[in-house]
Amino acid sequence: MSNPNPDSNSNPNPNPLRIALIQMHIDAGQPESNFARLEERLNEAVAASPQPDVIVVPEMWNTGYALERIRELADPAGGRTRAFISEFAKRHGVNIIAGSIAELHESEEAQPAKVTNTVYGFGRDGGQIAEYSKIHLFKLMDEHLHLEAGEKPGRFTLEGVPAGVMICYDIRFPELARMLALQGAKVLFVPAEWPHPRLHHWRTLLQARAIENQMYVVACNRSGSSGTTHFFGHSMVIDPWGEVVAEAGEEETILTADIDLNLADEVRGRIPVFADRRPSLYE
Ligand SMILES: NC(=O)CCC(=O)C(=O)O
Repeated sequence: MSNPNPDSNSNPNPNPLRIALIQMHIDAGQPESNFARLEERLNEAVAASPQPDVIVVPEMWNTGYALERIRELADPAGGRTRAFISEFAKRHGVNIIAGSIAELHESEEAQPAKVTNTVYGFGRDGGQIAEYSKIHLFKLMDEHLHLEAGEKPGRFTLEGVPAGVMICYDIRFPELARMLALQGAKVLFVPAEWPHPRLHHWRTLLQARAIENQMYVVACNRSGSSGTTHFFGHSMVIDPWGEVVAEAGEEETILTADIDLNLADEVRGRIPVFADRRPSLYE
């Protein structure tokens, strides 16, 4: 199919960037229905006018937290996900921060095969621009029993602008966001599956990461329930002043917001936190 937005590839640095966050239900242990649901939502997102520049998807959207069966459900080398997202991104000329998935890493040395909680980013031309596996596994949801932690921070470049990605529980570790900011990130993407009753943690931590690092935080949570765990949605976009510029409710939705990446430089210029740091005293 031809690209319905042919101009999108010829304008590599739009500012502001229109972001669409796909806050969706996820069926635990049902990759087929989750792929179908995501495809439907992606089609809805790109049908909007103006079309978004960047689409963001929640954490572990292919399998949910079906951790007991994660080895049989995980996507081998992320092959299916990468092909699907890359093709969609290219066809529509859109960037996609493709949430995270359970990725299976098969190798003769590592037995049993490892599974990571991994996010991929794809650019408008369908090329991969980001890959990050969750560094901090969340024991309260048994991740440490079934998943392998990542070892590398998620820095990447989006439309020529330094950006970062962290996954859900990672936002409780301010050092990681600070490191990405010190490496120049002006926007931090956070795919999540964050449940009740910790909505105040979610909001406060996201705002804190935005304020202290003077960067945009774009956080896409899932909605719906899995067994007795209820996910509250409340995906949000927070600007470098810490203002919530868009916030969803609890239901499935596509939340959109425009972000002006120059604002990060402006805020960093007005309150020069990075220049005023005294790392020799606390690092
Ligand atoms: N999926 C997660 O990492 C959940 C993190 C969470 O709920 C928290 O309170 O932290």
